[in-house]
Amino acid sequence: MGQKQIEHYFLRTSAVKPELFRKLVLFSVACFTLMWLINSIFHSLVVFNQLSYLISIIALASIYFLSVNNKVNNHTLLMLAYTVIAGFLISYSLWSHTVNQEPFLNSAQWLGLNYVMAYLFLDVKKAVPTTVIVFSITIVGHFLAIIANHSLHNTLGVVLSMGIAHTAYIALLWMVIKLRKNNEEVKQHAMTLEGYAYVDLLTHILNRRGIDKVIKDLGLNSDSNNQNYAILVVDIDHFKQVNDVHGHLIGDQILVKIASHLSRKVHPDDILGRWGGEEFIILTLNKDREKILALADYLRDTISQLDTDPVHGITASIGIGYSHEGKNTDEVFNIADKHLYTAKQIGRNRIIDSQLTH
Ligand SMILES: Nc1nc2c(ncn2[C@@H]2O[C@H](COP(=O)(O)OP(=O)(O)OP(=O)(O)O)[C@@H](O)[C@H]2O)c(=O)[nH]1
Repeated sequence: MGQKQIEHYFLRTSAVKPELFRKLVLFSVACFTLMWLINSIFHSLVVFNQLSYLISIIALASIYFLSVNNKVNNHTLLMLAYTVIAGFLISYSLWSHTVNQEPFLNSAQWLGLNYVMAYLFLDVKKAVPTTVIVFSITIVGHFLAIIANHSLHNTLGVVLSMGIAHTAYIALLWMVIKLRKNNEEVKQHAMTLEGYAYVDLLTHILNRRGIDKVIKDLGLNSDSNNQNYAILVVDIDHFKQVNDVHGHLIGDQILVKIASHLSRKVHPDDILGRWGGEEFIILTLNKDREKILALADYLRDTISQLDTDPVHGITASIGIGYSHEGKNTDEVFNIADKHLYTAKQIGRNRIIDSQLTH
């Protein structure tokens, strides 16, 4: 993944899937209802409370139903839910500061949630402007609410400390996002490097280590494995002669050509790699012997027809080992290699397995 893709991924991916989002909305509805109940039991509910709780609960319940019915996309619903909750917290704090005489009230302590929610639930691209807007409304709103009943000196004292606290919230949350992004870049970089270690630089197919890794990942190398597979060892005939006559560069071009031919012809689920030198390996899964022989013969035949100008008459020999013939992939590979040796001994450009001996 490149830098641009990583940024795209992080700036566009919302962390909240629809299912989790609905649970969060229900949780918010429960919280608002609980606050409403507590306030009605322990405090006398003033008009603002009665209205704000009711509006928030109705709005969140509507968002929940819109989400269930898939009428509006998840990003818009997230933004709406955020607006309801942030709107409630800001207006509640502003209202408290307007009607009460205390310059700093409990309601203001919840305002930090607005920034946490923005970075948790919105895309980073939306969270950044949202926090700037929320911050501006909060600071300017509280300044106006407090100045109405207090001196400029007292108002500035409250609003400035609120501004510093909120800036700290935003800065810390931004750092968390940055760290997450850096972590992901390091991980991607390590994965790219690891990927290089498994790929043959000349032919761009798996190298020996890559083949070993895939075999291990598929659990094929264990003695207890009972998957049906076959190993084909494909070796170009008289390749030394190609190098000696035409030079290593031409030899390299032929290796690349044959590798790309094989990668086009083998099934995407099969494992193709360069075992070393002019030897390729194909590990093919869940095919009966008939199909495997047909594949091997097709590959042998089409390799001999490849345009490898200026070299003519390139052929390959193939040895095959089947999973039931050995306890593990090493044993099956040795059987395929033994059959390849026989194919070379008896004239090359042919396929040998335990039943085809000539
Ligand atoms: N151009 C090129 N040649 C390579 C590469 N790796 C191995 N070889 C050559 O492949 C040739 C293999 O030669 P041998 O093992 O004698 O096999 P062969 O000539 O193909 O003969 P048979 O396999 O018996 O048909 C050697 O000359 C190696 O130098 C490579 O990456 N590029």
